[in-house]
Amino acid sequence: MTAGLPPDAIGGLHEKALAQLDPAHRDFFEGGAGRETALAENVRAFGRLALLPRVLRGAGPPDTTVELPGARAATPVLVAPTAFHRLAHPDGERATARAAAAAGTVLITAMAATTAVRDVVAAAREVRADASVWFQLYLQPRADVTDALVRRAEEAGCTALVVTADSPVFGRRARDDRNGFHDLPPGYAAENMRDLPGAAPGTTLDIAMSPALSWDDLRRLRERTALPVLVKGVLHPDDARIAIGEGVAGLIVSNHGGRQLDAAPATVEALPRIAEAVAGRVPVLLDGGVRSGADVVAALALGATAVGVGRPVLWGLAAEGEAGVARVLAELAEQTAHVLTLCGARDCADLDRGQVVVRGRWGVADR
Ligand SMILES: Cc1cc2nc3c(=O)[nH]c(=O)nc-3n(C[C@H](O)[C@H](O)[C@H](O)COP(=O)(O)O)c2cc1C
Ligand SMILES: O=C(O)C(=O)c1ccccc1
Repeated sequence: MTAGLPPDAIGGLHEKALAQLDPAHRDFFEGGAGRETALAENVRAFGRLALLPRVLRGAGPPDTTVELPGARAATPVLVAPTAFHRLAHPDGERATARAAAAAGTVLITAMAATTAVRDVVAAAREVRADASVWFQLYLQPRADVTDALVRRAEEAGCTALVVTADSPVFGRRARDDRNGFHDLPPGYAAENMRDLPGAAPGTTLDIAMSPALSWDDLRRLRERTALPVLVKGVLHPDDARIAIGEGVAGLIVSNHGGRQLDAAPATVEALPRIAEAVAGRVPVLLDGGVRSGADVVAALALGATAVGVGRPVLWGLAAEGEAGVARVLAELAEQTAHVLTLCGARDCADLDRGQVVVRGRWGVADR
């Protein structure tokens, strides 16, 4: 932090969260895979970008709403799926859901949530009757388990499914290994995993990851649900093309917040090529390293329809519960509207790739 300047709202909540969290839980939330290169690069890559504003466009105040599969959001900043919210705050996912609903944005609730999806959706709908919650899913090697989870998400009222595809195995996370943190402590459970086929009544099944999963499994899922299906964790343009051929409703460019393949690139660096391959056929979302309105606008200009934030939401939750998440989301939404205005944009789509330049590399030498 720069000496003499007060911390910004998100930075202040980050510091407060770090001071309050149990050290092993803090490391679980903060950490990444391997040498944490992808984790750091997600943030650094945004820092290397600058925005070229357009002037005198008569744009007026920007309309920040975005249309998404199964949702309309008041801001292009969504809540990315993260596990175990009750380790951050006793109110857990209910608090996150209420804050996301109040902000008019989409919560992608995790399969590894510590609150059952029906309770998460109910909490969001208490605040806003038309709140949108999407369900993040790891396709399970047992198809009957996947089917039961999908039925739960549908019955709860989720309006889309997000299949996380970047986890054929769990990433290697040195901090968790050092802390021996590999399971939820007693008293907490992955509530969505309770009473599934193959589990004894009342017990929870472990979330399985499998390198044997293929596009065939995704096709099978699509045949069994009417919900739109987005694929999360796409970084290769060829996978974006295949996904579209499979009929997905959207893509999320993500490296899992640097928690899976540490050699993965920063997500904002992967975005332009994905956007080019997709060519507007489905919405492209991005998560990883988004920490400011300028980051959001850079991603929108490079072809994203919206972005997700993971850790900043956990900082707000750990520091101040529902009010903290609300502060993080309000701050990012306000900053985004402000930067859009400064850039002369009418709305989130009124930006183009030429408005993003790489610091130190743009200018005379490029001509
Ligand atoms: C503590 C933590 C838990 C996460 N759990 C999940 C998960 O269960 N499913 C999933 O698809 N992604 C998970 N993610 C990845 C996020 O959805 C998202 O890709 C990432 O956090 C975005 O990066 P950011 O934290 O820099 O915003 C998790 C991330 C964190 C930090
Ligand atoms: O930690 C994660 O990134 C994650 O995706 C996860 C998945 C299953 C259980 C716990 C965490």
